[in-house]
Amino acid sequence: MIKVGIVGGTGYTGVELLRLLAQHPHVSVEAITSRSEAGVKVCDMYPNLRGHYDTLTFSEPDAKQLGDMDAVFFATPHGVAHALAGELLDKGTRIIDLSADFRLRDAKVWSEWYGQPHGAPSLLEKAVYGLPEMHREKIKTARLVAVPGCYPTAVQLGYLPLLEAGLIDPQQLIADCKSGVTGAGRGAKVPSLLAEASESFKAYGASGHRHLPEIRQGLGDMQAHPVGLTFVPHLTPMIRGIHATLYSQLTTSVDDLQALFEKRYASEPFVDVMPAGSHPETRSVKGINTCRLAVHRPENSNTVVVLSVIDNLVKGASGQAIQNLNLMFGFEENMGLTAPALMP
Ligand SMILES: NC(=O)C1=CN([C@@H]2O[C@H](COP(=O)(O)OP(=O)(O)OC[C@H]3O[C@@H](n4cnc5c(N)ncnc54)[C@H](OP(=O)(O)O)[C@@H]3O)[C@@H](O)[C@H]2O)C=CC1
Ligand SMILES: CC(=O)N[C@@H](CCC(=O)OP(=O)(O)O)C(=O)O
Repeated sequence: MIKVGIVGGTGYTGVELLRLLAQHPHVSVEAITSRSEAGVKVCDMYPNLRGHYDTLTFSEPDAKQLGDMDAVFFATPHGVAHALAGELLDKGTRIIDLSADFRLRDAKVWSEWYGQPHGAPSLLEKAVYGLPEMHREKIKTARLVAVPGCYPTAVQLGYLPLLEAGLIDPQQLIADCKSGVTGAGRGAKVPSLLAEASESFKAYGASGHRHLPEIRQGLGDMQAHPVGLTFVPHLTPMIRGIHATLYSQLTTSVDDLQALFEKRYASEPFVDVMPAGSHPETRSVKGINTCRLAVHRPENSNTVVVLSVIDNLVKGASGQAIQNLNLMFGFEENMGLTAPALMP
């Protein structure tokens, strides 16, 4: 049994970590922080967890307590992990950060997009980008993992087979993505109100979103060249889920894209390549750590359209974080992550 802590336990990704870890046979959650709810029992705030964490209580973040853990998840806004990571790593605690604090390799690029100086640039060389489908071996020995963002996960898994095989023009990538409202977190914000977000649909961040440099970095790593990417996120009136429609242009003749995708992901526990002609639905991944993909080539043209769906709170955040923990501690990669999706 390992002891874990969660910093930022009242947010959507924090409570999703608790829900998933309740099924994990080798993890005991021993510390969970919230500054606003310190002293409140977890199951009083989240009755869905009654019977699972009956004595666990939110407490103020305390480096001493967190430093006694084998691993700490950060489910906090950006900047928080910067402040605590060094001290915890020095105590031997492994860190799995769900925020963007350690995702970009270049501290200067990070501060341009996040509008503040990077708080821990000396730790960047230690950080491993936690996309297991690309970096599994490095994750196994990592002490600091940066869990990919939700849009970056859906986009990178969709383009990975095509870019690795060098089949598409890396300068002409278009990612048209939609997210449910939990992607914006639990904090009160006007655009997340029922009357604002329901029965309506809008793009945002079209001229530049924080996930753009992260996605560019990841796609560039797949074929060792910078990519040209247009990324437009949209807010859609659903609670969970991301749907990415990914366009690219073939530069070489290919017989069977379906076979390429099936082969690339044959041994991946959390990527499901659907049968040819499929249109994956976000509800088919609700609550689970799977990314479902379908690949299309409209009218046999040179255009490839990949459809990629994930649950933003699971494969897009907390589930992927646990997948990383499993790899870091030598557990079965799917431990705690095997339940099927909710339907409807
Ligand atoms: N929502 C999603 O779909 C995804 C989110 N992420 C990332 O995961 C992280 C968490 O997201 P989410 O759960 O949505 O966020 P929320 O806004 O829902 O929750 C944030 C949590 O962090 C705590 N917190 C806030 N400020 C601080 C601070 N200065 N020090 C310590 N704790 C703090 C809050 O509790 P309190 O203020 O009481 O301490 C709260 O528990 C973010 O970085 C987000 O970008 C990544 C992928 C997907
Ligand atoms: C709908 C919505 O607002 N989504 C968020 C997704 C960002 C997120 O979840 O944060 P990470 O960078 O840590 O992945 C956004 O666009 O900012």
